[in-house]
Amino acid sequence: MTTQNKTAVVTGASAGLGAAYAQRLADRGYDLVLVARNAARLETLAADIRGRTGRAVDIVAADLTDAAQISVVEERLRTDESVEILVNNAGGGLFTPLAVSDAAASEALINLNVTSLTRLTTAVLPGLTARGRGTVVNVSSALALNILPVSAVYSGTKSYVLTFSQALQQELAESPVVVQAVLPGAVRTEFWDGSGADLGAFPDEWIMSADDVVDAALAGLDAGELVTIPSLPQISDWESFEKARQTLVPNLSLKAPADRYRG
Ligand SMILES: NC(=O)C1=CN([C@@H]2O[C@H](COP(=O)(O)OP(=O)(O)OC[C@H]3O[C@@H](n4cnc5c(N)ncnc54)[C@H](OP(=O)(O)O)[C@@H]3O)[C@@H](O)[C@H]2O)C=CC1
Ligand SMILES: N[C@@H](C=O)C(=O)O
Repeated sequence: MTTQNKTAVVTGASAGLGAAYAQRLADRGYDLVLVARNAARLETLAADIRGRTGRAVDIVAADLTDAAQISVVEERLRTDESVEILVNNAGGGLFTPLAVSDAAASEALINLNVTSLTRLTTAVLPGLTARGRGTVVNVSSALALNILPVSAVYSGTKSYVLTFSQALQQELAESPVVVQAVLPGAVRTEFWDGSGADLGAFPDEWIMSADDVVDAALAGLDAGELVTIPSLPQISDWESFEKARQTLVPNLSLKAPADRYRG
């Protein structure tokens, strides 16, 4: 497909952060491809955005943990030359100690939060790099950094999203294609329903609205941030954390064990 239009593909667009991304990206002039399982909700949102902005909005009803269904989205990402932004937002949460958790539920979470994001990024990247422009936004979580006893699997998936994004940023250092990782704290969405954690138990000051998260994330993107933590007052705190990690690097692989391990 050859077109002058620019398209944003948003996964998990039927609710929460994904629906907010869809609205904001349409406001910025993007046509949309909205992906989630619930076709009726996607169509309602699409009709609202078409009516409000006049943008073209397609929906793809797909379970991203299903091999046949994700392949439809991958094909669109590979072949639609108008795609300029992929927002890998679809994700779920599970907050239970691993010892009492269900292995199949953990596997499903990893499939959604990790495998589908990896597959969709892999599908879109060759086209973006060939066209010499574009953006991949990967929605991670503050829980990639704030690691809790009940978040072994969830924090693991979101740490993956962060480090995957940071590695891609290095891979694309010479390319105009941008990869941003977004690390929201608690957001008032349906994410918490059935997650094992009660959003109602959190102080109100901890909870951001989906609109505020997305506005902050897009402002961070506009400012050239590769990692955006919407609630973090000082970006220098993230930069210090990242610098501390990098100071480890020269000593992470040496021939000799450290002195403290030698008798
Ligand atoms: N809410 C929060 O506090 C935080 C959320 N995040 C992250 O933000 C992202 C969005 O979460 P949020 O908006 O809060 O959650 P919501 O539960 O509100 O929305 C999740 C979206 O993902 C879609 N989705 C879920 N499972 C699948 C699937 N198997 N295949 C395709 N789509 C699916 C849902 O649609 P449908 O059911 O129609 O498929 C829905 O559109 C997630 O990655 C989450 O981890 C990060 C930090 C904090
Ligand atoms: N980021 C949120 C969940 O993913 C949280 O901080 O609670």
